[in-house]
Amino acid sequence: MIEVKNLVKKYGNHTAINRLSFRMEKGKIYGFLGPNGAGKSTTMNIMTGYLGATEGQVLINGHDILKEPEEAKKHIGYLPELPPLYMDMTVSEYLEFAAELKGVPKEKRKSSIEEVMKLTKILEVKRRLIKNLSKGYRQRVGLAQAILGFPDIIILDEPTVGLDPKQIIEIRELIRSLAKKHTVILSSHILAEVREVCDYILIISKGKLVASDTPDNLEHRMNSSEAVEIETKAEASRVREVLKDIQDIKESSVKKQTDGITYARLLPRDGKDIRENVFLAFAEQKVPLLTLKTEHVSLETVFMELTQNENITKLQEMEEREETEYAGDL
Ligand SMILES: Nc1ncnc2c1ncn2[C@@H]1O[C@H](COP(=O)(O)OP(=O)(O)OP(=O)(O)O)[C@@H](O)[C@H]1O
Repeated sequence: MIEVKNLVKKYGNHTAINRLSFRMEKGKIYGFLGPNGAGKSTTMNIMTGYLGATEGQVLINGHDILKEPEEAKKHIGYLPELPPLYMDMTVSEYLEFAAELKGVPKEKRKSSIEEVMKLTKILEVKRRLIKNLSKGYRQRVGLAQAILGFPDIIILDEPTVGLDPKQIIEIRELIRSLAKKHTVILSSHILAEVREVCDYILIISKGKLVASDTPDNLEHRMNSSEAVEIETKAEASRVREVLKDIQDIKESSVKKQTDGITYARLLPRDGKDIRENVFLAFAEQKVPLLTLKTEHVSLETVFMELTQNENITKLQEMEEREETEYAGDL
């Protein structure tokens, strides 16, 4: 189990990590998500003992990474964003060296190295010099090094960067298979990857934890204040008239779609379900409702909502203003 308590990291005057706290349980895949510069690599480097924190504590299976680094590091395999590979070694030599450093017992080294090479599909390049390998193969050698000795906790910083789509699928499958026995933590910019692979997501923005939940719950949380979208066979002014009398609509935007068809997006008050009222109001006024659906909030939207900066917000607002004619509060 990993416990991160009140972690702070300052680079000069710049606070890269700002009072970050979380726990990670055994046997799950955790995704670390955040925009560029959010503090993912810094956090991972502190968790693995590569970097000291300004304040706070990291406990790996109860061992403080700063006070008992040897004991704590025994439980961790780490693939940093830039794997520290020795370019003039062959793949076998490098893994041999890594196994020795990690204290894998001598009699088990050969079989352990064979096993990780098989898992990461690098057996065919084992006699090649690392400097002559493609980026994708180098990444897999880094991954082989991280899982060597099969530590309880495997931490992977952007594990699929530089891989081709086929290799990405293979590495994701490997990550999933590792989670049967190990806790896996991975950072990624790729939402689809995190969505697909991880049981739990931690979203960080500007060094702070802004959300931590399962992918489904994150989407569900946003969906609880679901907007309703409708298409009607009426002019915009007529649609606004009908909407005026419907209770629990906090805000609406109405837009002419094509001749005689109007689209509207309705935001309910206090997360209320307004679909029935909307349907009945339009039926009563004999205004045909062509579609009525709740807008599904994707993980992408959740991510943007939680991490967006002012520029993005402004850009979206501008785009919306161009497209939409607001009816304002009803
Ligand atoms: N050695 C350093 N000296 C000064 N500032 C640093 C240093 N390393 C990181 N930073 C700053 O700390 C913040 C967090 O950086 P970090 O690399 O942890 O983010 P990240 O989420 O991993 O980003 P990316 O996805 O781009 O790798 C950034 O603002 C970055 O510029």
